[in-house]
Amino acid sequence: MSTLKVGLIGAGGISRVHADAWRALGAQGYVTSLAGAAEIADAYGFTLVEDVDTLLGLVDIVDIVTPSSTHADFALRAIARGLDVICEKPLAATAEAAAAVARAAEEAGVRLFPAHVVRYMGEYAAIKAHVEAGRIGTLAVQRFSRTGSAPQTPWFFSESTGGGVIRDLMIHDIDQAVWFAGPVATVYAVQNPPTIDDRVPAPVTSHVVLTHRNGVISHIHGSWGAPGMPFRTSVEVAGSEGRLRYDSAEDHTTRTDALLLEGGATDYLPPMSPQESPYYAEIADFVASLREGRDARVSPADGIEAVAVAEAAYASIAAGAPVELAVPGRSVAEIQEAVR
Ligand SMILES: NC(=O)C1=CN([C@@H]2O[C@H](COP(=O)(O)OP(=O)(O)OC[C@H]3O[C@@H](n4cnc5c(N)ncnc54)[C@H](OP(=O)(O)O)[C@@H]3O)[C@@H](O)[C@H]2O)C=CC1
Ligand SMILES: O=C1CO[C@H](CO)[C@@H](O)[C@@H]1O
Repeated sequence: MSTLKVGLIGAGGISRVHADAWRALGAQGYVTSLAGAAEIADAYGFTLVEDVDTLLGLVDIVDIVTPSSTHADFALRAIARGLDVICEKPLAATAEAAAAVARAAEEAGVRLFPAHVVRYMGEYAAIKAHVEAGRIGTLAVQRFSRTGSAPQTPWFFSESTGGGVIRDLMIHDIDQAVWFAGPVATVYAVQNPPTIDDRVPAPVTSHVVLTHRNGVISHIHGSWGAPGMPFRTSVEVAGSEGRLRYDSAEDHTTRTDALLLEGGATDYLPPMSPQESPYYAEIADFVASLREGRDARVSPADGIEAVAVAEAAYASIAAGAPVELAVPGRSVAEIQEAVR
């Protein structure tokens, strides 16, 4: 099997985590960024490349790990060169831009993988499997929470740079809500005023309520308002015959608790063993899907729908009322049609 050549665009916090995974997969790495890529090149044995165009000429796969407003442009440039693309969430800053990227990838015959890593965290995958196996009967309502410190770089706080707590952080749980319960019908969101925490120049906390087309209701809470604290996550799904609950013990990449299943008879599922990095698992799934010519766990349509729900949440905040999701359905064709 020939050695994979992967190019990282971006050399910030998450780039190191991706670089670890690529190294573990035996890939030959290249990296470029505005200024800080030398450190990653040194630390991971990647080749430092001076600009994006040069990088695009050297690799087979592009891994986009830059501020979110730049994702679509870099993805389109890579797709135009016939390269497969993995792109950090959100796939783009708007659903329209995300759909344009998916359309371009389809037309060019290349693969596009939106990196929704939470689908590769064992606790969430286990909950989905139990729900699908009917262990809680018919799913009725779900609750997600994700709270921790505010990020370090300023672009995260501005909607104009693809940031904002909903689009950047809560999109993880928006994607889980859709993964568990299917397409969204309506979105209602509130968020605190930007002045509530003067350490962060933006609203730090939001609550989003989704109704799904099948009648399930999702409550999603997210916050950057826990200074100095690692992220904690929590999820509970309840159905006609029981409920499942998970509360992270340390951070959202570590599973040390048992998943609690309560039904007719209270039952603890076996504790989940520490797992390999979900970031490794997602990148390995993408690479295997390319090699085996199969679908990966996350599709371009999933990436578009998550962005569309986040966008609708901001529209709901502006309107002070629930809004209907402008991107119905989950097939790429259906979503693309709706955002055209
Ligand atoms: N799935 C997950 O768990 C996580 C996902 N993310 C996502 O990953 C992405 C990156 O986040 P993060 O690493 O924390 O961000 P950072 O702000 O830490 O890093 C951004 C990087 O992008 C580079 N960059 C910015 N603009 C350009 C440009 N025009 N051309 C080339 N490089 C550029 C910066 O370069 P330089 O350093 O040279 O200025 C920097 O290396 C975001 O989309 C975020 O939402 C982030 C954290 C966790
Ligand atoms: O999970 C995460 C941790 O926080 C970061 C800052 O909000 C997010 O970008 C990231 O997706």
